[in-house]
Amino acid sequence: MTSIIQLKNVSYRYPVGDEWVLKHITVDIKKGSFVSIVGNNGSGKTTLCNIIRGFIPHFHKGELDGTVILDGKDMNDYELGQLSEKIGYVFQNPFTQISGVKETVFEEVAYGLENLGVPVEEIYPRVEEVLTLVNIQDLREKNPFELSGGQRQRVALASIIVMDPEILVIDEPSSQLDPIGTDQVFEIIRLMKEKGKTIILVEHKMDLVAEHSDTLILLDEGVILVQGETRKVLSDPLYASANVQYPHVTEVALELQKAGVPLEFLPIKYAEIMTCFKTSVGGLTDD
Ligand SMILES: Nc1ncnc2c1ncn2[C@@H]1O[C@H](COP(=O)(O)OP(=O)(O)OP(=O)(O)O)[C@@H](O)[C@H]1O
Repeated sequence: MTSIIQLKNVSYRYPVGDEWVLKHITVDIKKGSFVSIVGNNGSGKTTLCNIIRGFIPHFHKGELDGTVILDGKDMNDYELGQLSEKIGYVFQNPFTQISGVKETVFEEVAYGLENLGVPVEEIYPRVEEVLTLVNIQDLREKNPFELSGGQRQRVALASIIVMDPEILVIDEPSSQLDPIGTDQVFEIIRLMKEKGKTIILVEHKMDLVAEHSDTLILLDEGVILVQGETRKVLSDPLYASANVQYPHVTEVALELQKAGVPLEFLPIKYAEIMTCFKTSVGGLTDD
């Protein structure tokens, strides 16, 4: 698979504070992959996202060591406009994303395309398509500031998707959402992955991470403790040492294992709970 983002020995410290908040980060993100970044509070997840999307060094100064390559070209050699076409960033807080200058959801979703100078006759069908995809057609005439947190989150996602970026960086989309809203938003993210987009997600809810991502990066105090295929990372003793959550199904299986129940493999998705015990617990089958 082709690489889309490569970080080579990247370290970063903010202008305020002496600490290097990211240390010797080397990452190779493949085109079309779904990468989740996990780690405890303050481990550097948002900072890493900001480097991946070029916000650091283009906006946030500070000291950045190492090399960041986006689609074969050094991040420093991109114009800001090129970056915003290539990478869409969905903020953790949808309030941050809403422009505040548009009076309806339709206009809000169209705003980015307008700024890019896309002709009106092209903007309309693109916005219509995305409103349907994200299932917010009914909100089109509403003021974005009258919406609930979950509705705003979907508008924020729509305003990024409409730009058709190759890479989506999404910071904790579930933080404002109830379980139904979360499922809806993850369904949209899944569709984006199916369309061939590269997804980079920060998420604390490990059930969602295990269900959706093919690659996992575990950050711990600014260093990558372990990274690779999601299942391998979750099975790695280094993951266990980091005091971060497992998916619920994995936690249950690990508890049972501690109590003496042998596992055939470590389940990471709900659908695997039956098969992981199949031969070891008599009668526990899905038929
Ligand atoms: N603008 C800033 N200036 C100075 N230090 C910062 C700034 N933003 C973050 N930091 C520091 O960088 C470190 C990493 O922060 P970051 O927000 O990247 O972590 P995180 O893993 O995303 O945390 P959380 O899960 O709480 O969102 C923390 O020690 C934080 O205090």
